[in-house]
Amino acid sequence: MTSLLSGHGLHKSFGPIPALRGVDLEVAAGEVLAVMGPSGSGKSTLLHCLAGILAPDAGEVTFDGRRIDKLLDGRRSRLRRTQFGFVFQFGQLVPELTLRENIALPLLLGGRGRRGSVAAAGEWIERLQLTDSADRLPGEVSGGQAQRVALARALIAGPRVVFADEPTGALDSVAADEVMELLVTTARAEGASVVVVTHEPRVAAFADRQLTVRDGRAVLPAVAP
Ligand SMILES: Nc1ncnc2c1ncn2[C@@H]1O[C@H](COP(=O)(O)OP(=O)(O)OP(=O)(O)O)[C@@H](O)[C@H]1O
Repeated sequence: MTSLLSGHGLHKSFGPIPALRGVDLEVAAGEVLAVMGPSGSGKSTLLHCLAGILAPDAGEVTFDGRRIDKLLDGRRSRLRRTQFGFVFQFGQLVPELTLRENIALPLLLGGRGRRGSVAAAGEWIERLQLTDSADRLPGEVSGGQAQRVALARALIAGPRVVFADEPTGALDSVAADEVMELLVTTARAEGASVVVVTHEPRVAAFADRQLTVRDGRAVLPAVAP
């Protein structure tokens, strides 16, 4: 497997608490990887280290052939903005902006003009069947719709990797299946890899491969034989 993103020997502690104790993993281009494990096992910390949100205490993170764990803050945030997309448990949409504006936001922040950004958002609105709610505020729509907006926002700028941390944690199982199906199909269509953190086997079943983290260590082979 040629990996797009990899972590080797990742360690991370918060004060005396070891969250990661030597995790290795590889993610191929276009692959959907589920990171499973009990609460407190280190899943979110692993995702944050891979995505350049946290710097590991030891170990290396490589993306597209380059080490990214030692980048300075400005370059790391640029990398996150241009190469990665993020979906969190509660959408984290901007409450004062409409769904359409929320989806357009990464393009606007990236310097694209308003008209082009809103037009591109319109395409995602159709694609994710949000047409009737496009001009509503996040507080006026269901959790499933809000997560579809979060997906569109994560994908609109053409990321190479989408990081999703418990993206269905606040949804019932029907809405959760819908969001996972859309996450996997749209990411595949866009050629993006996905790293999805979940403690739900039902959610992990949408992935190509699963990795389990327990007590800060990967307990299943990270690299497929
Ligand atoms: N910012 C922080 N400060 C202090 N301790 C932290 C911090 N973030 C995580 N931890 C600790 O690190 C360990 C791993 O946490 P992490 O959130 O990565 O686990 P998780 O598997 O994602 O858990 P959950 O499924 O409950 O979200 C836990 O003991 C947690 O309390």
